[in-house]
Amino acid sequence: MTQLELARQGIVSDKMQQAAEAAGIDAEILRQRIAEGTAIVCHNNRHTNGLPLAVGKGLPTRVNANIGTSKDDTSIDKELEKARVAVAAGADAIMDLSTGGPIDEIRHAIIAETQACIGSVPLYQAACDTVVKKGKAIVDMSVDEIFDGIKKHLDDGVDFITVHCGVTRATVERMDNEGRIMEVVSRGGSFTVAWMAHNDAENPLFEHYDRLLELVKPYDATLSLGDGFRPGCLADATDRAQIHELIILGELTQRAWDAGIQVMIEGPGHVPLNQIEANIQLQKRLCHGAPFYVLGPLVTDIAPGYDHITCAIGGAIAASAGADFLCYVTPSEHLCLPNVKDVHEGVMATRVAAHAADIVKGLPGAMEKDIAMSKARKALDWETQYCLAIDPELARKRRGESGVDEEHGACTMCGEFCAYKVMDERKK
Ligand SMILES: C[C@H]1O[C@@H](n2cnc3c(N)ncnc32)[C@H](O)[C@@H]1O
Ligand SMILES: Cc1ncc(COP(=O)(O)O)c(N)n1
Ligand code: MET
Ligand code: SF4
Ligand SMILES: [Zn+2]
Repeated sequence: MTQLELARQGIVSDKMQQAAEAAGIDAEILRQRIAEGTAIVCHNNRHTNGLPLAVGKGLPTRVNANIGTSKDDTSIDKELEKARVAVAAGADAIMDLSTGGPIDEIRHAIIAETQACIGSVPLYQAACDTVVKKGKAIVDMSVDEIFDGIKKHLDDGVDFITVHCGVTRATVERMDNEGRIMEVVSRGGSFTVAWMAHNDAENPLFEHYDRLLELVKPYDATLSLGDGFRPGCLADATDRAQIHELIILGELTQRAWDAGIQVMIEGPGHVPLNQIEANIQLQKRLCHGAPFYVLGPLVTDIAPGYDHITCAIGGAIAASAGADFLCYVTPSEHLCLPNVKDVHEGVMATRVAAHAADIVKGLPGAMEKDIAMSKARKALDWETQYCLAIDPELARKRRGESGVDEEHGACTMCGEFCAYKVMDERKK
């Protein structure tokens, strides 16, 4: 039985127990939410060294880091370092989005490296193999090659797979009719649209969705229903193609649930700040409360180099409105492949957003951390401040570099005119 089927029968599995303990939530409550689909316990049966991750209602806002090679940068060592840095920085999940070099080896190495939850987009490798190994074009992939590619990732223990099942003839037509500045910016979405046009066929992952469900079931992996029509710029946000795809993803969610398979929904993208809450509400309503996994959202298009910030602003709004899982964006977004430093900064920025939202969500223990920090700050207790900091190493380093390190001394911002010290004098 899958986790969803067990949960529906009232059984709290070992995985649920383990994931609930790690999340600090009651296992029975988690079970109920898994049963109703509003939470998932993300874990592939084949992922022997991996820990199950609970995502969704009542759980901490989760953070994913995307890593992986591209044609221009294929070093396994660098990707392993990114995986280490992402986890050390506090990422809950890692997606391997490799499209260059020895893709199988890289995925195996990343999976072996960490116990974190692992995601992938199997279609990327199916497309790369068709181009690089077979010397054909992406659009020449056969349907069996697409499904075999998915099976290979599941065999390796990937916990959640992005599948762009909502890219259909009808959604493409809607997009073309309305018109868009950026059209499709999703990589998997673009492969699928191009494949459909060339083969004059429906998306196989939509047409043969039952085959996909059957394939995934023995692994008990999570389907992350991809957003091929996520807006790639503010002007395209919340348009008819995006919402049409979301309606289809809602239908596919129910079909997956009927088959006993857990689901989350991928979401935008580039969205103006004042449309974010509506996007979350639409997803929650149309997908019957399935966990929402958003990329950003990025709240402006004009800040390349700072997109970890545009992402964190949107992520904080999205998660406080109910998004469950934030995919980071790094300072390299729209410019180049992220390096190790980008990965660190991306995870930290998104963790700040996630924590800010957890306070709004009323997550037990979230606000308490801020209160503890404030007390330590008022007491000029630096060691405690470092411990409580989202990035303890950075906090310690910056104060250290300023040349003062007296245990209960002020910092160089105000020095002897430290407001906390001035207020202490009043008491004396
Ligand atoms: C959908 C998201 O995936 C990211 N993305 C795509 N490929 C990679 C990669 N190799 N490494 C890191 N991020 C990647 C994009 O930057 C986008 O934000
Ligand atoms: C939150 C989120 N959304 C989408 C994708 C897939 O990327 P793409 O759609 O570009 O293939 C992803 N990895 N994460
Ligand atoms: C396909 S990688 C580029 C993704 C793009 N920045 C987006 O908005 O989703
Ligand atoms: S410009 Fe760069 S990040 Fe954007 S879709 Fe093209 S290759 Fe990907
Ligand atoms: Zn973008």
